[in-house]
Amino acid sequence: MTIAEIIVDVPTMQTNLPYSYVVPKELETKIQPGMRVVVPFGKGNRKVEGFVVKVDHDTEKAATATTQLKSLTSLMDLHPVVNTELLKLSQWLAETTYSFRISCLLTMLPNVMKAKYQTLVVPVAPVTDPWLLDHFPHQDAIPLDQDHFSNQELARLTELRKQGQVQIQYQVHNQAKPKTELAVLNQIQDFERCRESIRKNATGQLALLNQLERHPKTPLQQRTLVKQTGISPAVIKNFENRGWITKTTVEKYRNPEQHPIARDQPKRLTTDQQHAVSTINAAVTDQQPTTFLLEGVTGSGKTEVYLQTIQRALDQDEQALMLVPEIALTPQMVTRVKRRFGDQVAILHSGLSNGEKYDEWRRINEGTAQVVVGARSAIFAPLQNLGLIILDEEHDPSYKQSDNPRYHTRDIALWRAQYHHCPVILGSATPSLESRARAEKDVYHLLRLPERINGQQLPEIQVVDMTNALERTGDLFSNELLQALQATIDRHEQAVLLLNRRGFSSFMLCRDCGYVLKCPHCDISLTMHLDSHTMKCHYCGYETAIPTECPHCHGHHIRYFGTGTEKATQQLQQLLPQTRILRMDVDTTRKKGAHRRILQQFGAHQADILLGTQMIAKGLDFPDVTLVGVLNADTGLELPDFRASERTFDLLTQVAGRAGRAEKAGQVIIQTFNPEHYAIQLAQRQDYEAFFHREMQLRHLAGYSPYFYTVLVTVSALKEKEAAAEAGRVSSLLHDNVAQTTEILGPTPRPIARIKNRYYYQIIVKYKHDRQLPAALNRIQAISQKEVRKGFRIAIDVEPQSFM
Ligand SMILES: Nc1ncnc2c1ncn2[C@@H]1O[C@H](COP(=O)(O)OP(=O)(O)OP(=O)(O)O)[C@@H](O)[C@H]1O
Ligand SMILES: [Zn+2]
Ligand SMILES: [Zn+2]
Repeated sequence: MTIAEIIVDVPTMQTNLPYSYVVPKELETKIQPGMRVVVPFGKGNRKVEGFVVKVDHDTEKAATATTQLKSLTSLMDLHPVVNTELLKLSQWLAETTYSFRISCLLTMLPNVMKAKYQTLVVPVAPVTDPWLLDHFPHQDAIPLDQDHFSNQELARLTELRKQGQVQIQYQVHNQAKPKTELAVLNQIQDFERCRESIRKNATGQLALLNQLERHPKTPLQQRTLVKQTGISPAVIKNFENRGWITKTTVEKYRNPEQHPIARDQPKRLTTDQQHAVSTINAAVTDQQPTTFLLEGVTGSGKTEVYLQTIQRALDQDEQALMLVPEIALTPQMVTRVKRRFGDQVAILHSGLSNGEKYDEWRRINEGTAQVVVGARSAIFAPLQNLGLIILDEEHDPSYKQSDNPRYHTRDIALWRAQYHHCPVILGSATPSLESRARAEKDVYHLLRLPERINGQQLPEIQVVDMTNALERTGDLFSNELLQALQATIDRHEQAVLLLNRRGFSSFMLCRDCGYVLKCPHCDISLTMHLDSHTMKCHYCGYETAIPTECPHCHGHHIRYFGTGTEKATQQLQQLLPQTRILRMDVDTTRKKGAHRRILQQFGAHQADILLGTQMIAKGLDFPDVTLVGVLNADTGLELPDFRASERTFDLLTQVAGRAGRAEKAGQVIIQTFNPEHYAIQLAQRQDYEAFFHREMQLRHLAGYSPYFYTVLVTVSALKEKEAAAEAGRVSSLLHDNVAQTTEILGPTPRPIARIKNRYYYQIIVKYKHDRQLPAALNRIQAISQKEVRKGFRIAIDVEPQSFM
């Protein structure tokens, strides 16, 4: 008898223990770990989905035990969708992030493969198998489920899939179907006889006949026939009526990068680059899972190091995975990789439609793509033979997933590197303190690129004290910055301006009664957006009309405070009327392709100034940008987070690095109310090493990462009192079960205490060594399941990247 162990997908009864099911006889030799199945679950034998994690053939279980086991109902896949490596990874991920294995497994799959999508079986033309001909008389797609196929038939389909006679497609209900093309399939046996029956001057018909004769067994795309050989649709119709062809469809890959990209050659490396490349390449060749920290100042040519080490992996028939933060996944970066590696590259990012993502995923799964470039979730790309993993901008907080499973991409990269025996490159101009500290202890191998390419100087940075500047101009733009902007434009060069807040004004205050307009669902004031004429909540998306009077006292003395990108653009336009300004923030890049368009316009000099939020700080490489201005360096410093200084230093360094990257020298102006702050002063000197040592001392004194580990436990409920009480219970459970030396801070209300009508309390656990902690957190995880039914949500976040 064959038993399958299955992780079931039942949201309210999650457990990390698999359930055992008997495998029906017909499927015994077909079922494999990593396939999804349908099983009966619970008292009502409700049908639920699950993942096979293990298959035991010939189990000698006692008859009494097995008679109590239920039988699984059917297969949802004809082949594993999660491979052996990723199955193993899911287990480790569940354990280390205190999440449920089912959510780990689901996280690894592209969206289209998740439950609400229908799986279809499609025969691959030309169909020869008699059984297939019988079951798919019209050669169309049939849903892969129990209504359509018995288990015996499912078993047969797994075989046919292996032989390439059927394919699997995923269809989104009520959404775009998988992209297919109309095609025609030849049915003619005797071409000579057909040719005789065609009039000699019917050139279209003869042309089609020739095409068919040349490709008697492959479906021909109708569009290509019409476009390239000039065969009219009427001719095709005619052939169909005579029974010479049948209509069919062929699936086509949706290619997100349409235009062809010219290839380039590897660059001649500088001495520092050469050292880095040969050190890393040695590890690629020797299959050493070494972690390299590539600390290179902005514009030092880190990307070229990535490209040449990827090449080494490809040379030995291995694959490479390159991760970039979502907002750094700019068209510029994608183009650079495609230029070097062409069609071998697959791109995964949130700008793609689900269908496009699935196509890219499939190219990876089938081994067509050798290089994968993607944002966070691409770390799960099912590459089978990894030779190198790269995390660019490794310090970026977006590498941490904020939902279950709350993993850090870096940890997964290191795990996969061990599995594949391949090196990892962590690259950054401003490495995270954690990584830099590990390099200090030789856990990571430090490689430095201390100079810019061609010996270019880092740009000169000037700090403008806005407490004085304000008195002079009373505005968002200091005279220094305005003059520098004017000069840049006069020289026909370009400027980039950073303002880390979108919208127009950040809050509305009534001067009569002091009322501040807040989101009704969150503890946060609403931001005015002039382009949509609304007040928006940046946390839950709530929108309401811009009030003309105070909703509280009905007074008319309303004032708006705080400046966002929208207002800054408007003001700047008034100050420099002739200037062409492009704004780039979440609001202007919402539409597909907008991001690319804005950058293209800027690159083509259709604008003088690019003003935007932090999305402009990363990865941009425009030779004519000689001025960078930071309008408000302080927004990040005020956050209640021990990483506030690090984040500010990183952002300033990154954005400053956009200036003067080519021949022309760059200039940077940072406006701040805290000119004495060490993060700002050291960013001015662009001295990462000094910042690292200074910040390490402070972290040591305060007992924070990397000296201590932290776990954040958050409890929420609809009523504030209940959230507080539950947080209290969780906190005492922790107190009673962790090591003496472990510190437990809180519970305290979260800095933004209410979001989407839920009240949040948080507990911070700080420790150095604590063997008991995992068991305590496991208990909390188990409890969280029961508490959900009472309306509580408990989240465990290991090494949190945000405390908001
Ligand atoms: N060896 C080389 N010879 C000539 N040009 C190079 C070389 N290496 C890199 N470059 C060019 O130098 C510029 C800066 O390199 P790159 O963008 O890779 O730096 P980076 O370290 O990734 O920068 P950042 O971290 O600021 O994004 C690019 O235009 C790149 O094409
Ligand atoms: Zn009022
Ligand atoms: Zn809200």
